[in-house]
Amino acid sequence: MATSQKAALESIRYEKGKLEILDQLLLPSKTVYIPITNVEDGWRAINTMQIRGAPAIAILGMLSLSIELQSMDLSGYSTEQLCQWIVQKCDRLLTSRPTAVNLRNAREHLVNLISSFKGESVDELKNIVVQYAETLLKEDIVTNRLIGDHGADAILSITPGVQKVTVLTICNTGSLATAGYGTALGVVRSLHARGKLEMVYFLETRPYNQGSRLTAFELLHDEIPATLICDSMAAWLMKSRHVDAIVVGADNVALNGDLANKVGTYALAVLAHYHNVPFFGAVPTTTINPAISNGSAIIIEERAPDELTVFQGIRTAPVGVHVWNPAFDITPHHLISGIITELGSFQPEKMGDALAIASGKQPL
Ligand SMILES: CSC[C@@H](O)[C@@H](O)C(=O)COP(=O)(O)O
Repeated sequence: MATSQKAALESIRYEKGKLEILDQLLLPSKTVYIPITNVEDGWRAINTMQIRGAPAIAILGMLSLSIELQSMDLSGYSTEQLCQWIVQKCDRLLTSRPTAVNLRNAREHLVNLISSFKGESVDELKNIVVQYAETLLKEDIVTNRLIGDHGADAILSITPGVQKVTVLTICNTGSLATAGYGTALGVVRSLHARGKLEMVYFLETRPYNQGSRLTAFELLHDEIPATLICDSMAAWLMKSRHVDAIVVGADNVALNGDLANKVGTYALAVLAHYHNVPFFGAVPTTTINPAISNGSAIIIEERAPDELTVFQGIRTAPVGVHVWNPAFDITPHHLISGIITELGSFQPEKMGDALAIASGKQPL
């Protein structure tokens, strides 16, 4: 199949003084970019899932802070006051969605940067924030390409002699969930670019349908051989057809490799174990949570019942039905064959090692 020459999908468009996001609530029927002018716009876009995906949430959060700062008159602020304002805005952003750790890690990083600021000018302080947010955006694509290549290597190394592999994924972990290319979907893209992908099956991903709405949109856009199945078909797919590997993204990875991802991921891992299919996580090191030793400490977001009872304005369940809508679940590390990062593939228990190597990188 010919490689697409189309422009890459962009979930976040940024230039100095201007920030827009692709409204993912309207996909796949409408492609509409909406302006983000301040932290409140960013908070709302993340909370309502106009933008989603752990890396994209962090990047948009930081860029919304940066764009607000760029438009502010800072003449009345001392550097201490501006520091306080930045921390307050970061803390506000953290209340938008609770599970993805990338935004929290970005907040920690930024607070460390501004706490060690010794200068006297508020403009210099502002520039630290602007530069940090811009670097996050730029670095994410580089990181994703590395994840894609390491992931393709890992999958091909366990399938010697297989001409083209078939993989399965869940949710949307592609350009729409990141600054571009994607994590688990980056692995798929990398396999495809090497001519090594037979087929990617992807789950519809109820209830928000990130798979059928967003991943389908991306895979069609890039002309990647892909087949949509609904979530309850995964077991039968593994039993009746062949799957070489499963690759998923994550929102929060504990130091022991327990991994929080879109609800349904745990079920996939259990099924993979039963059917002897290798199961990989694909994450930037910014998705590793240095503060928790295992997944039991990860907060699982519960979303509104109408995500289950109403689909695009049409009621699909009776009014009054009781609903439980956890947006994520936790896959225990013993079900995971490897966690692929921009630094390479790690045993799940070695997430601390990945972080130690990452912290030896040049600081942003
Ligand atoms: C590269 S995105 C990784 C995860 O954020 C993704 O798999 C996921 O679960 C997203 O959930 P969402 O609720 O759509 O934000």
